[in-house]
Amino acid sequence: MKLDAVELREVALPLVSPFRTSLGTQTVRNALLVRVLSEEGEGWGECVAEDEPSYSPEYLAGAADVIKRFMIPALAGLDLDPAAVGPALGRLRGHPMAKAAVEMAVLDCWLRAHRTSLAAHLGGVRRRVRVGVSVGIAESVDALLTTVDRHLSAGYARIKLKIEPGWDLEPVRAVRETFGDGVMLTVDANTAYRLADLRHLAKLDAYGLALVEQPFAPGDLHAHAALAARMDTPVCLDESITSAEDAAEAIRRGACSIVNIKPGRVGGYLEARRIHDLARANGVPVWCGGMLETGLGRAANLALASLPGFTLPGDISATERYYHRDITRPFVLDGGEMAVPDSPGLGVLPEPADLEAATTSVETVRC
Ligand SMILES: O=C(O)CCC(=O)N[C@@H](C(=O)O)c1ccccc1
Repeated sequence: MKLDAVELREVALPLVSPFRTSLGTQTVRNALLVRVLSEEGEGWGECVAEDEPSYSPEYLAGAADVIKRFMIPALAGLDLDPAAVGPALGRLRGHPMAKAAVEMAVLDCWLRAHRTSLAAHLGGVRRRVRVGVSVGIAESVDALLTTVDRHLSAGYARIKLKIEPGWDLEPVRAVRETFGDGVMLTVDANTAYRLADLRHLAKLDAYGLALVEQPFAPGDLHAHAALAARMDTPVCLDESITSAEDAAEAIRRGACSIVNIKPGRVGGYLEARRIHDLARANGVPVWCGGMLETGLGRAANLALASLPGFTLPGDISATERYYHRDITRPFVLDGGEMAVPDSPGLGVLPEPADLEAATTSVETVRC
């Protein structure tokens, strides 16, 4: 499959409410969409880089630049199938979210032409997946409890609470005491703590959490292993894992016993599957993380979450949790689960009117 052109489109989706994490507060999701055009048809990819390099070193404008100046020329003229994209971009260092978006678009185009769903191509075994919801840092414990109550009433299978120094033990205790032991509860620190906080974090053991996610800096496997040795609650890594090699090293060092897999963070859905396979071979459960994706990324994440090793609910919320209006049809929650798209490719396309309404810039690069 040869590329004729690649369209880079930025869209802006206002959030239904501010989303506060230890990294900052977000009120709009600006996303970079990649559309590849070939003789076989078109394919869509989504780059999950944030506006600024806060979650990881990538940022939206930089991703658009590296795709335009280096990735598209590296793929032009090649006879591509999805497995060829990674190697063709291999000499370009870093930029996993940009690489993931390009590979995702080629995957979608190729799979549509071959009448195969992404879930089938990846090896999915489920038609529906249990999903959780991420709850930001709130103005008060009361406000937090109101939000958690709403999400539990909606049927989410797991509640993830964002924590940071000064907002951790008290809100977690309040949620556990208010909603009881039956709720699957996790916390996510987004690297906000230091090794000196270890004794304090170990107190989270009192609340029966399913996992503690990424308390320390991405490169600090030692601190995560030290915490894992001190806590009964499993340690889960997110930002630390950017490849299958990272996952193997983190598991070998006892730095995690659960992995949050985000396709953008690791360079694409095919690397995500490699991490899934490696984790499964080591008896390590995985789940699919979220980056406030549009319906394109949401659909692809549901396909990934249908693989056998994805045994924990992921951050694949219903569209309404983040957006009044998306660029695709809305994804809805049904009894704590969501249906895995089973039509060719991603199984979803942007709705032209919604896409137009959200578009802030479009650029087409001829190959
Ligand atoms: O549900 C979602 O899509 C978001 C889930 C979520 O909490 N994402 C967090 C994370 O660190 O996992 C995040 C996303 C974007 C930016 C910062 C943090």
